[in-house]
Amino acid sequence: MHADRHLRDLYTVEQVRALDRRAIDELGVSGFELMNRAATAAFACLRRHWPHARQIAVFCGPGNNGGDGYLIAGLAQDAGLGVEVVELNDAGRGDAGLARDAWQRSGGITHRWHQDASLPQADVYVDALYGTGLNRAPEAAASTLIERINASGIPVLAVDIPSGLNADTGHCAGAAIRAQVTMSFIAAKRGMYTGQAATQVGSLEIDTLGLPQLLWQGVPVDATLLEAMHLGPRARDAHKGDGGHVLAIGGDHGTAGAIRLCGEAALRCGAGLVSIATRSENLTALNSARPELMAHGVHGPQELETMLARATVLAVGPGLGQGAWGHALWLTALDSGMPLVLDADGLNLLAREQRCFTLPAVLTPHPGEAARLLGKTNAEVQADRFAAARELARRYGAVVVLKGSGSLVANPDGRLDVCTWGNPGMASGGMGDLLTGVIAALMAQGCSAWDAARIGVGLHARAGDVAARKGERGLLASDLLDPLRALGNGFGHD
Ligand SMILES: NC(=O)C1=CN([C@@H]2O[C@H](COP(=O)(O)OP(=O)(O)OC[C@H]3O[C@@H](n4cnc5c(N)ncnc54)[C@H](O)[C@@H]3O)[C@@H](O)[C@H]2O)[C@@H](O)CC1
Ligand SMILES: [K+]
Repeated sequence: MHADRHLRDLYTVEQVRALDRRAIDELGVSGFELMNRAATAAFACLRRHWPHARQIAVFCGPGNNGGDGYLIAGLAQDAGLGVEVVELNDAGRGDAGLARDAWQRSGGITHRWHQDASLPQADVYVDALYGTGLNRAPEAAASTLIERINASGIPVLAVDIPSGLNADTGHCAGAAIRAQVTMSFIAAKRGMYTGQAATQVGSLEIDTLGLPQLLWQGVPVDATLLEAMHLGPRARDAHKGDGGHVLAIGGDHGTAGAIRLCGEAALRCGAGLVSIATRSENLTALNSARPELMAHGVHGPQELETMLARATVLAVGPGLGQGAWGHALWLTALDSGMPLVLDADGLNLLAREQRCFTLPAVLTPHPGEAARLLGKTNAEVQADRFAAARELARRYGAVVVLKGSGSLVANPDGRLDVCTWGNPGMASGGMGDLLTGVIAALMAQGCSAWDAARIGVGLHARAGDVAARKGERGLLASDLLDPLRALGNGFGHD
């Protein structure tokens, strides 16, 4: 449901609060009216997804998310459904209190949750425990309730965001609801698109509560969902020089496969020429597997220098190793001042010898590599992927692709795009090597580092989705090569 332009825009909780305030203060729509509209949208969503549901249970927390829940319960009761409310603790004052009072006045059934209670029977559960106000891991009682709901096997509609999922970061600090459907209000919260979100959110719908477009004007946007992109067809009179020349550097002892995948991906994404600088022992295998790759054995910087002189863009790191050979090539590549994509051991070496890039550069770390580059732990990176990606981009002066579910592409100027394509089948060896080659090929064809990283991440993820139609488990990196070629002119939403 991203038909509207502003639904591609992603917001922080603070920004969503600013939108709420604008609706209340400037448009004169009261908080309680917004809550009513939210409940109406959520109940309509429930009916759409579960038209045969006769009995529902609504789990209400202490804040306005719980307030939405009490109103949903009222709407369901009015529609003739059997409804039970399970509340965590008293709703606070304000709109949530009003909503709870209305539910109680209607004579609705309410249970107070305690550890020994059993969950009500229902066709659908509605999760209104915590929304954007979650500010820590759910406490013991809430945590047990969430785990019991998840284990019940009953489908869950999450109100605004699955309880336990942080709307800013996509991180779950403790237990979190796994929803079949999430109905979110007013704006897309950025935490619903990266990290653990994919496991929790299920199918996502957003309702703008009938608020006019002008509401979104003037409230800054934190990030954007990656959109369909088109490279367009090749010029009819193209020659191979137009496609640029990628030089891929890597493939230490035993890792020829990594540099081959990188090189092949660059070829399949339209690089005019692809050279490989690698260990001499890899040449026979590379030449017989893919004769279009121009593989050269290099012992050290001198041989690399001649290759650098002919290249447009460097792809440094797949299978490079961190030994003396890899380090010497890495240093020569970086000192050349050429545009480059840095991955794998290229990044690990950068973590050891920090520097800031002044020429177009793209870094493609997975969370572990990002952690080394930032001097943090993997868990710290995953706890706020947005902050980590932005900090890396700023610190290294490079466009950064933070890989993982919901890959982030961060620009040193603060812009950030989120890729929601891709699938868990892509969590396998060689996928990162491909991405390096894809991005390098796009830069070689004239894209800026920012465009190459965004288009490359999207292209790679879409190719993964096409390849996964035959099954996610057992998906090989090389399965993406044909789809990469097929999608090369443009890709987007199905
Ligand atoms: N006017 C508005 O701003 C609207 C808000 N709406 C709803 O309101 C929600 C936000 O409401 P609130 O800001 O009241 O926040 P929430 O209802 O998300 O939760 C806040 C409450 O939970 C407590 N809390 C937070 N984390 C906790 C934890 N880990 N363990 C135990 N308690 C915890 C807080 O102390 C507070 O009492 C939205 O997600 C949305 O569902 C909708 O009704 C639409 C309009
Ligand atoms: K919720």
